[in-house]
Amino acid sequence: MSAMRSVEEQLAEVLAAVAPLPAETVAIAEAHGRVLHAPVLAANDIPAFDNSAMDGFAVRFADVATASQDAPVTLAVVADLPAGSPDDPRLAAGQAARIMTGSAVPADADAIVPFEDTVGGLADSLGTTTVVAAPAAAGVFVRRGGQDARRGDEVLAAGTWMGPLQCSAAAASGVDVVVVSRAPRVAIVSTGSELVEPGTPLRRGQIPDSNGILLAALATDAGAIVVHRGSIDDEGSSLHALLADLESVDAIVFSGGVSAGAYEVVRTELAAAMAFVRVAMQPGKPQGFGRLPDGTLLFGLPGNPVSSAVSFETFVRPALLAMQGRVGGERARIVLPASAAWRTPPGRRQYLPAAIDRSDPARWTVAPATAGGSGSHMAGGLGRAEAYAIVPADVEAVAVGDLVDVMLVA
Ligand SMILES: Nc1nc2c(c(=O)[nH]1)N[C@H]1C(S)=C(S)[C@@H](COP(=O)(O)OP(=O)(O)OC[C@H]3O[C@@H](n4cnc5c(N)ncnc54)[C@H](O)[C@@H]3O)O[C@H]1N2
Ligand code: MOO
Repeated sequence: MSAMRSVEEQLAEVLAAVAPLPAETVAIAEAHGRVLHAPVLAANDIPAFDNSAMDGFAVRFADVATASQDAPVTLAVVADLPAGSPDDPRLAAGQAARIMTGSAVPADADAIVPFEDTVGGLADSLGTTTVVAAPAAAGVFVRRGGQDARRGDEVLAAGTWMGPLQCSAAAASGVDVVVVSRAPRVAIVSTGSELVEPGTPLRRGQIPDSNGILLAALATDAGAIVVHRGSIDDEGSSLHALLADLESVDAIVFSGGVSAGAYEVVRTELAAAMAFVRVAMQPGKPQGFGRLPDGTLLFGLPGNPVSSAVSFETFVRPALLAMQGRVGGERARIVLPASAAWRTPPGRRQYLPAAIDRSDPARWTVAPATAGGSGSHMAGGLGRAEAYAIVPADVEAVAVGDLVDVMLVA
């Protein structure tokens, strides 16, 4: 039997086959979850203009530089500036404008006095206001236009994933559309004559198709559009009928039918397009990967539920991110002490579904998500996992207190 491939070798083969997807323009309100194909350049300054950081009075600093409880300074309030006001009232010496947070600061003012530093509140302040504490310096509580970004500055780089914070930054910079990579179109195909839709009463031998749900959700989280999800039996005719039906997909993710059994439909029917190899990982040893003549990527993931989940993380997710040109999308990794002991398979890197105990914020610990074993069939225990503990191939056991690499996936 041929030697096992390393995870890195298999991933390199997958990534070498990935072609970047073309760009498309979407409205900023539709950009959440997409990856920027082109940088976002600010269409306006942020802040857009000099504006007040406080509710209070726009003043000429020189007028109030010596104000104190013992030497209060009374100013004439000659204008009122609610947020959104386009006014720029002239202020002569001894004059102030009442101003609200976010309102444009008059050109003649160079400091803001919060109303707490005046006698009385805002309500009765439209005639005069008496300042009882001097601003620390000229410019205080004035938020300068362009302080955060200038029109034309790069606010977000190409390759950025548009999370809520990134979408808001683009919106604040005044753009209405962004150029993103087209979302990968993915088909999720479970194989196995034992599979039924979740919730269907099971006769002996049948199980719910949980991988379809799993892989569709993982693909969606990776930015893909799932254009098809379904299961097929182990007949080659079913697989070919499905392939003929699928239109313009970028990747097909099969689960099951890739190992050594007598009914391995993916392996037998797609032998010309895919290579089936053994990878030195547990779970996830049998892997199939290839391309259709039109470039569609074909992933053949092992059918055991934990094997499918780990294989997606290891090979499919990186490919979907690379198609979108995403920069820095790798899962976060941390090192944590183990709070339980477990055994690991010799000669294969282990990816163990794991739970993290966060009860002591200064000392998180990690343990297997499934008590009583790390079997790749533990589809229920997977629900308690929020991470994978990754143990090198040359380690045979993890002891309590050992430091373990942990990949966060939740
Ligand atoms: N003689 C050998 N047998 C097996 C080997 C081997 O090297 N020699 N490898 C084992 C390993 S490791 C794995 S992993 C599995 C991979 O098998 P397949 O990818 O061919 O998957 P199936 O045989 O179709 O199914 C395996 C297992 O997973 C369940 N399954 C399949 N699809 C789904 C689904 N959509 N939802 C939930 N569960 C699913 C299926 O019922 C089986 O229990 O092969 C080992 N065997
Ligand atoms: O590799 Mo299988 O994926 O060990 O369960």
